[in-house]
Amino acid sequence: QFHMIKHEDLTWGESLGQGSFTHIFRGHKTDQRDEVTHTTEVLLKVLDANHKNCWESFFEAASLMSQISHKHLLLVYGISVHKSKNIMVQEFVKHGALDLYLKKSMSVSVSWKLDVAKQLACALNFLEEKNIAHGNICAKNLLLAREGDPSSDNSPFIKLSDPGTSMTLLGKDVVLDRIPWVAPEVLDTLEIELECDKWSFGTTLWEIFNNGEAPLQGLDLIQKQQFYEHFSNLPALEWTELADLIAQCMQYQPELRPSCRSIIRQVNSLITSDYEILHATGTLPK
Ligand SMILES: N#Cc1ccc(Nc2nc(N)cc(-n3cnc(CCO)c3)n2)cc1
Repeated sequence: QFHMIKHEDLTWGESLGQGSFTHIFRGHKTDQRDEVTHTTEVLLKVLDANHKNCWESFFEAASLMSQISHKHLLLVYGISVHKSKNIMVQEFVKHGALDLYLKKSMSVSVSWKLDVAKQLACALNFLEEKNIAHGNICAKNLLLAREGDPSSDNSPFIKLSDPGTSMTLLGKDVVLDRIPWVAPEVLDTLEIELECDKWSFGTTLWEIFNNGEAPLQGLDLIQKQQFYEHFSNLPALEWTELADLIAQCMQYQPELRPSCRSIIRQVNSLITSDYEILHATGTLPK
């Protein structure tokens, strides 16, 4: 179910950092189509050689993304296996991971953030309709394809990245470190269900409206585990309706979390609410 890409068709560029057990590089892929050579800029995601045993899960995560296509899901061109290197070849998304972008540019507007939230909710709704749980929703896994700028009033455009290697293989400490993105029930079951993505949506909303600041970042793994043991909640944002939506998503009982349809409806009403106008203009309509 995967397009296999020959290693010699890949050229490697600079390292762009790392994820869980992976390294990412800028690069290019060439392919011959009826005598014409096409060169495409790509993102090369390499599974660490010392985690070779995760290669099935690494590719499983990618194949999940390549079986379905949606405008807000990252495009995976294929995989390349060369000697001990397992490589996933992804479309190169122009502005990279959203968490870094938000930390860098503190000037994005409330409507910009709500637009991103709505796009993520649509991607989740699409996955829910296919009964596919992503399992790693977070700002780091939202890629910014288009910045959108206030002047020309064109809006941002995001793509949801692959979930990466399944947490169940990554070990307990990785799962604990993903608190508060990982739903509490996952710590017991290590199973990812659709409801888990709703919890993570709430955490990601919190991140977006805190300019990419990671929640609970100062806590160690024990303190993170206690955060769930004490049924704690993230600090509420001052915008009450937004804080309510986050709280609905981050309910400890999975069955009480809202459906994606409800999430989309609530994000839409935030978009049309006065707060949005007040925040954008500093005054309420007469
Ligand atoms: N400066 C800069 C810059 C860096 C990266 C990109 N592009 C891109 N394209 C992708 N397909 C995936 C990622 N990516 C980034 N971080 C992760 C790991 C967490 O998911 C994945 N970045 C564009 C500009």
